[in-house]
Amino acid sequence: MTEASAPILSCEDVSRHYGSLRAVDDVSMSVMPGEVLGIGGPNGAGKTTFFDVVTGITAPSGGRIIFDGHDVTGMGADQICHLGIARTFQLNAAFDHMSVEENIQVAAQFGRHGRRFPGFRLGRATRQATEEALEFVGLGDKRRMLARDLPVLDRKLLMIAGAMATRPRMVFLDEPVGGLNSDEIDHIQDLVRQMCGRGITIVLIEHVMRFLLTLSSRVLIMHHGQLIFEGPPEAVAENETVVETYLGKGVADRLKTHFGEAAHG
Ligand SMILES: Nc1ncnc2c1ncn2[C@@H]1O[C@H](COP(=O)(O)OP(=O)(O)OP(=O)(O)O)[C@@H](O)[C@H]1O
Repeated sequence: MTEASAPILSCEDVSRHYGSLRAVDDVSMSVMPGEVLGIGGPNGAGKTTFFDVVTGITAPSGGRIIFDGHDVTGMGADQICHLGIARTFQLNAAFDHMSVEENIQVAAQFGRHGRRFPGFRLGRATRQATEEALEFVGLGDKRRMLARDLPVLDRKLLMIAGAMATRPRMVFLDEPVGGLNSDEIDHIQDLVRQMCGRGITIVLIEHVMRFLLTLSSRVLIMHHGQLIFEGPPEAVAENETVVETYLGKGVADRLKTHFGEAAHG
């Protein structure tokens, strides 16, 4: 019998309070290497705050976060990135006045194993990581465009390229397909699959349920800072609490039909 591998990420009783608001309220969860873990839940449920705490954007009010054997609780985003966690943001996060290529170079230069202080020259490793990330997302032809001039899909791709340029072991994607049309959603879905194929563990937040449930091997639903559901994607629409607090009956019925059709070929 083979031994089950250890989680790549474990969160124990993690919380983040803003005054009396428990934005994240004692969340315990773990992620296994190679998983795609999807997180859903109503607006204001605490999903992004949870990402912020794990990726070092904001410090937790309590709890412990272990990544790959390192206690990363309260570490800064730069240190956490150096250990191998990268992320994208719900709203576009880029240096708007810099080109696509320069944005990715920054990620490659300061990301995993990257330097902490600016240098005068970009090393070979930085240039190579930049080229690979540009090619991965298909933004090579737009490398000289300023980030601020990119349309919405390309801005999402730029954030993914930046994350990939840090050579991550784990990537957190915050609403990677929000605002995209159906073909664009398929494109991002394909990229996430390719990231998995490269051995990267994924945690993603998304309101677009088709995307979330198709990609995820396991789903968590948050509400009022707490986990109200954990299970396989096909069980989400069957859960009464999730249907009542988040999906509504119409969406749940459509999802059940979708999974029913998928199961029957
Ligand atoms: N910096 C902050 N200061 C005060 N309150 C905050 C701050 N950041 C988030 N909150 C509050 O914490 C709660 C959780 O917000 P969060 O953005 O994590 O929710 P979410 O589940 O990601 O929502 P959405 O799906 O709309 O993105 C909300 O009530 C929000 O107003």
